[in-house]
Amino acid sequence: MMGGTVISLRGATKQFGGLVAVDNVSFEVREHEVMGLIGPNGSGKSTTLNLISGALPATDGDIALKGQEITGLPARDIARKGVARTFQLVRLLPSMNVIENVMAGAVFGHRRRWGASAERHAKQVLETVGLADKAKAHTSQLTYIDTKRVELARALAGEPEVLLLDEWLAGLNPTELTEGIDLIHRLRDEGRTIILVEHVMDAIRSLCDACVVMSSGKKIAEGTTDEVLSDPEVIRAYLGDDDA
Ligand SMILES: Nc1ncnc2c1ncn2[C@@H]1O[C@H](COP(=O)(O)OP(=O)(O)OP(=O)(O)O)[C@@H](O)[C@H]1O
Repeated sequence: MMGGTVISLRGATKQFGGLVAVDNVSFEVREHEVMGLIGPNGSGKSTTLNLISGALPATDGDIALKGQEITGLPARDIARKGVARTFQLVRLLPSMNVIENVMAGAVFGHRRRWGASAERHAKQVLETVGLADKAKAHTSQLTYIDTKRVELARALAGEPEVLLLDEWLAGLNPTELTEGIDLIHRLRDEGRTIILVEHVMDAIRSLCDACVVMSSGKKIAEGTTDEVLSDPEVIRAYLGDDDA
């Protein structure tokens, strides 16, 4: 069951010099919803996530978390308020082992935890992502999918209201992809609110309640996943991308 609005964008815009990477984009994400943010390469999906997480300041427009304006706040304040993310290129703290990386997420996340409480919680989250046996491993010893699991665990450790996943499934082999989709499915079943930037269509079909489609910075479609993926304009945008 969907709840109230958790994230809303109104006219969100980001310019890089003369390029309008995100052009007057508005949409809402409701509690317990998994929203797919999809579109061809360079259409502005990651930039949109960066505006929501505060990694980049918006040029114009408003972004709100549960009705509270977060536009222009520094990323750490937005994280505190309950927005956690993973990055397209995994970013772990190389001097720390697996559980320390995850504890960092608990300490700096939405629900602050310290010391033994952070460690207990980090262990639980490592169970969730299937890494309990690698808690003490150094991050340089991990396989690629395990580094992705650590990053996801770190985001979850802060008990965010909203989880932003930026191509979390990219670069996985077919077996890992199945594992990865199952893992996000479990998060979905827990009722988490997720915005998923993803190119893997099977994942979008099986995970997303709704999708927003971007092309050249603009929102060109939104609706249920089935509606959106059968929309001729959406299909055209993707085919155009393949031709380019
Ligand atoms: N920091 C930046 N400075 C200048 N231009 C940027 C910056 N970040 C992104 N862009 C440009 O903004 C546009 C949108 O990029 P963005 O990464 O948001 O697209 P995307 O839809 O996430 O693409 P992909 O699926 O390839 O990751 C692109 O033209 C990109 O080159």
